[in-house]
Amino acid sequence: MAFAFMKELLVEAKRNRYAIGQFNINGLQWTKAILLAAEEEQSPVIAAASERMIDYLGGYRTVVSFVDSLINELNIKVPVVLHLDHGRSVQSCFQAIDAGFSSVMIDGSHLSIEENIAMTKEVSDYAVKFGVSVEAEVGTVGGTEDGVIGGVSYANVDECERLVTEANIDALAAALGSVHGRYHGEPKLGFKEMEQISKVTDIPLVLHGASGIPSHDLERAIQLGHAKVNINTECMIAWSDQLRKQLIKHPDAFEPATLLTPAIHAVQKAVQQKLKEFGSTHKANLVRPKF
Ligand SMILES: O=C(O)C[C@@H](O)[C@H](O)C(=O)COP(=O)(O)O
Ligand SMILES: [Zn+2]
Repeated sequence: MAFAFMKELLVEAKRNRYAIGQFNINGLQWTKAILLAAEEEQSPVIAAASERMIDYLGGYRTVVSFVDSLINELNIKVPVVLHLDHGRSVQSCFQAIDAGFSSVMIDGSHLSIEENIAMTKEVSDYAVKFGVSVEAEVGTVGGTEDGVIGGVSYANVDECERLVTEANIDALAAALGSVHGRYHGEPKLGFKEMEQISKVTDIPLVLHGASGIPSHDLERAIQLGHAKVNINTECMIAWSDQLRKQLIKHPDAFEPATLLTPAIHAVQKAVQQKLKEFGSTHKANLVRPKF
């Protein structure tokens, strides 16, 4: 398997004040767009499959094999992490690790901090045996998580510190005002809390719900310790806008490649734009660890 370790990439990114982009996989062609974008920008990248999408994508092993095959067939040389996003249970994280993912997120943010720590620790105790990185979450990112509409609730600093020290994680997703999906109004990130959590925990932070956050806020979040930034909605909007245009332009077309190729190119363009914003272009050579 040719996947990179997430932990080392994030540590290096944090040290040099840039972030690694996580882009969600919404199919094989979509993955190709993410990989080609990263190679074009000479940037490390995190390709992520959300647990809610695993069945749609054909299962854990299918995801591992098509991402791995694309890396080889397309001759992708930049570091690529294959990450399970928003893993809902210990069992699903184990399944992803067993299938060959190089990184997992266990999302116990809806549980009490004791339950969240216990569940996360079970995953990190297992993951460490395989060199797999672990991300965990405290607080609630607003918007739609797993189809459930939720409000923003800021992460508690003491809980963040406990999760990091007691569950031995590699990256922390601390809810700090970002929202999954489209923003209604201006995003209001808690920069004061961000600074405090970053200082206390001293590990790379992860920004979920980063679509729609203005560049200057993203830049500030990266300077304050975010080394992983998650984007899905912006790519999905780029894809669907382009697909709609194509359907209108070619009302009689029915071949998938004709209808979908421009939309996939739009995803690649969106990913490249984000990699530039995150400052990770031309950083592929800094760390090249392989899983
Ligand atoms: O949509 C998913 O299943 C994945 C997202 O939750 C991802 O983890 C993320 O945070 C991206 O947020 P978005 O850019 O607001 O879609
Ligand atoms: Zn998320």
